Amino acid sequence: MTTEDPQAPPSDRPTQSEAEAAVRTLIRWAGDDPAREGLLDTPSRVARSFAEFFGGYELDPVGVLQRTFEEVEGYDEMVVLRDIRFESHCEHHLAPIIGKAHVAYLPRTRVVGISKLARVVDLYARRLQIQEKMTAQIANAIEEVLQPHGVAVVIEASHQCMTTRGVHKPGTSLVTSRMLGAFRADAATRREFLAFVGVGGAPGMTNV
Ligand SMILES: Nc1nc2c(ncn2[C@@H]2O[C@H](COP(=O)(O)OP(=O)(O)OP(=O)(O)O)[C@@H](O)[C@H]2O)c(=O)[nH]1
Ligand SMILES: [Zn+2]
Repeated sequence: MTTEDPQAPPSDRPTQSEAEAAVRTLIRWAGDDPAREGLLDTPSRVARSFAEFFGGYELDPVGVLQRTFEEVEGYDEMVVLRDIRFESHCEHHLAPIIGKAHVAYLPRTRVVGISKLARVVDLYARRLQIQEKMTAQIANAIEEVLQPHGVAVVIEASHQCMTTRGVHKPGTSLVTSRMLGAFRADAATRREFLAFVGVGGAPGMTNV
């Protein structure tokens, strides 16, 4: 991942006008007329929205995380950023996934600017995702760049493909976690983190 991001956008990316034509096709598929006044600008709006929703392919997690600080007076306790709200889209239905991530690490010699932890969450959220993969990607990126004693990521999210269509179960949320290093090896460290973020090993939590 450090040298080559497997999710980098393909070189044969369609043009904006090709994307707009695809949206007109979908509007016709939905049963409406893309030539009517209210829908005339919709294809370009949707293309712009896609650029916003999926801007994470352009961003490099290594670049985001590499600004670190070493003058921390030997601080080596857990650093936890909790309740990082994110919006993503599921790769099966392109439906929104809305939730929050909790990210922690145990620094070795250096700490990272805390906004960068939120930026890494956004970077992966702004791609087509399944929650398990996004959870693992965030943890793996932090581990690889910062090389801390441990990394923990918990994500709780609601999937609109499950709440507004298909099985229609509003109020459900999926909880996933990835624990690396000390968080995986040491139950007390893991418990301390889960207590900080208020997730007490909820039933149905998926470890990835
Ligand atoms: N594990 C996992 N599954 C997800 C995620 N997002 C969506 N899904 C599920 O992906 C599955 C896709 O199943 P399919 O049977 O291929 O699709 P479908 O016919 O639209 O299924 P339904 O949603 O049950 O109507 C569904 O069960 C979704 O609930 C995710 O982040 N993680
Ligand atoms: Zn889905």
